[in-house]
Amino acid sequence: MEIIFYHPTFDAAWWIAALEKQLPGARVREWKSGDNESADYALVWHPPVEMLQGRDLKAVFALGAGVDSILSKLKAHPEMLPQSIPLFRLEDTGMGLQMQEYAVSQVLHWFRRFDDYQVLKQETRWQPLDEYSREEFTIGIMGAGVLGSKVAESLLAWGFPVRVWSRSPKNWPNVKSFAGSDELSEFLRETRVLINLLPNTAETVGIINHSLLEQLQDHSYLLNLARGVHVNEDDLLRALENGKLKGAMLDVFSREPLPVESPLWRHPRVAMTPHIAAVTRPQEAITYIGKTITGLENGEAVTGQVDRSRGY
Ligand SMILES: NC(=O)C1=CN([C@@H]2O[C@H](COP(=O)(O)OP(=O)(O)OC[C@H]3O[C@@H](n4cnc5c(N)ncnc54)[C@H](OP(=O)(O)O)[C@@H]3O)[C@@H](O)[C@H]2O)C=CC1
Ligand SMILES: O=CC(=O)O
Repeated sequence: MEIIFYHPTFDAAWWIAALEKQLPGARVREWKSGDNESADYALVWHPPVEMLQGRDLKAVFALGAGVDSILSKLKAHPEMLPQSIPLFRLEDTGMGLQMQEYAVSQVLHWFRRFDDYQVLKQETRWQPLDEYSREEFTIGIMGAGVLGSKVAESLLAWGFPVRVWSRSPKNWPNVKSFAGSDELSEFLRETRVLINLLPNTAETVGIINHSLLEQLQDHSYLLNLARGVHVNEDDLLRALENGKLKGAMLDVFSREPLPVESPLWRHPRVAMTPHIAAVTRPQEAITYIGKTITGLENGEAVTGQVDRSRGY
């Protein structure tokens, strides 16, 4: 079995050795421009069109959870990956726990008013503030998939009221489920902390805009863990100014790296990280890919295939 590997920043030598250990008998090579030799599987992140097009692959594996960069390239170059070749993505493989850590720590930061205490500290003021109650701290998670469900589980364990919004309804204990555009307003109405874990698709681009933010509770918070294109950044700044949003924590941006001239860098109530909310954990990813390739070779049912018609 021949496997080609391409990632713009990962240590290819390490991945090749680990994959060959996971799949004894497989020959793995780093793909380089001009390599047209045959291959059965491709493992990729932001792949050049030339790497994939014209190949008779059994499957392609994205080395991350989101496949938006591959699908958007496919729009311009449909020949890159015919429909007959299945595309897989990483399902959790250690990202769920990272998202839980990120979301729980930030929600607790807001809930315990550490943002307000930081301001008081800068003013050298010793002043206990009123506590927030969990009842007024409803968490609304947009996207109830692999990662959204993990985040919901962890915030429930901390005693917060949790609601989710997705395409199809969920029947999860103690979680209010809302589905589709008809139920979005109802989902937003009681949401105090909005957490975004949607995929980037034609339906979700720009979804967190003025009209959506206006439907949240006053003095709400936004935690964007999914993609920058989901948020209209001008509308976000406006919501911070008009009091609709008290704070925002952003891991992803419409342009990355975020340009130095962006006002988000300097806004006192915006915190940010450089797209590290959940990174690919190499060994977990290799275990999943190895198991899935073995399953495909044996004709068994596998999970993680992207539905290209839905875009995720
Ligand atoms: N910042 C970071 O470091 C990282 C960011 N991500 C981002 O997180 C995203 C989510 O990952 P993951 O949980 O694995 O994805 P999933 O595909 O498992 O879940 C997607 C969820 O979004 C819902 N959804 C999709 N389209 C719509 C829509 N139009 N309206 C309402 N709901 C919709 C789906 O609904 P349904 O359940 O009905 O299908 C599903 O619940 C990734 O696509 C990626 O962009 C991922 C990893 C790291
Ligand atoms: O943003 C990262 C991913 O895995 O998707």
